[in-house]
Amino acid sequence: MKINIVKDSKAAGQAGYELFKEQLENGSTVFGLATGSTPISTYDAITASDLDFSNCISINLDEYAGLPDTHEQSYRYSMNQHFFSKKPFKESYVPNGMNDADAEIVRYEKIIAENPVDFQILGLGQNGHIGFNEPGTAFDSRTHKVTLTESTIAANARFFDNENDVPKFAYSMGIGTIMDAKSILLEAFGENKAEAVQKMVEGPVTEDLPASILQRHPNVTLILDEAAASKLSK
Ligand SMILES: N[C@@H]1[C@@H](O)[C@H](O)[C@@H](COP(=O)(O)O)O[C@@H]1O
Repeated sequence: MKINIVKDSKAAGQAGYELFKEQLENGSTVFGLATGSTPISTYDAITASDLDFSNCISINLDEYAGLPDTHEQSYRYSMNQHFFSKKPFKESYVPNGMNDADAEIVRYEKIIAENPVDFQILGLGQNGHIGFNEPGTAFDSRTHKVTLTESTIAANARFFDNENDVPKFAYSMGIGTIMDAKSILLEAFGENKAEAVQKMVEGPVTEDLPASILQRHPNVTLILDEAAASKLSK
């Protein structure tokens, strides 16, 4: 793993942008994208730039089950707002949270099989989840329907009027799906991610900490702020 520790989220955005640019220059055409607050500074830098990715495809990691794309907290809505409405890809795929799970899982895996991800951007859950793959998810999992843990529901409640409004299920690329990406960037900021970062980088590779699998991926870059990196031993 390459580890890049930056001062703040603005510097992280610039560093994330540089990696995206390098990928484009090296011929990458399929970009895996994440939601959550973490990658927004990178998306801001990319969409404000003059980079041309109008012939590229984006594929998002996950979506809440049961939220229509018009719901402000749906990941499709968030991606439209923070990225696609500012600067579009040729095609942008996000799981459809309103579709029946079995059909949606098949549809989404087919999209990924037809468009293998060159560069995947990830955030990190406080419990070490990537996408919506909660602790205990099999490392060889493919796109699946997920039951969200209490801790993830609590962590995401800040975006909803009340905790009961947070969906209980989501559709997410599996860990096996994510690991198929040729290159991966994971960003994590803040003290509340420090423990998950330490375990991801220095702990055992275990399904109890989904992001620890990244130790086995040949091409991973981490962009961390100082708080998120604060529990690393070196
Ligand atoms: N499903 C998303 C993840 O894809 C995201 O990485 C994580 C961290 O979110 P944030 O970046 O807002 O801390 O939370 C959510 O649960």
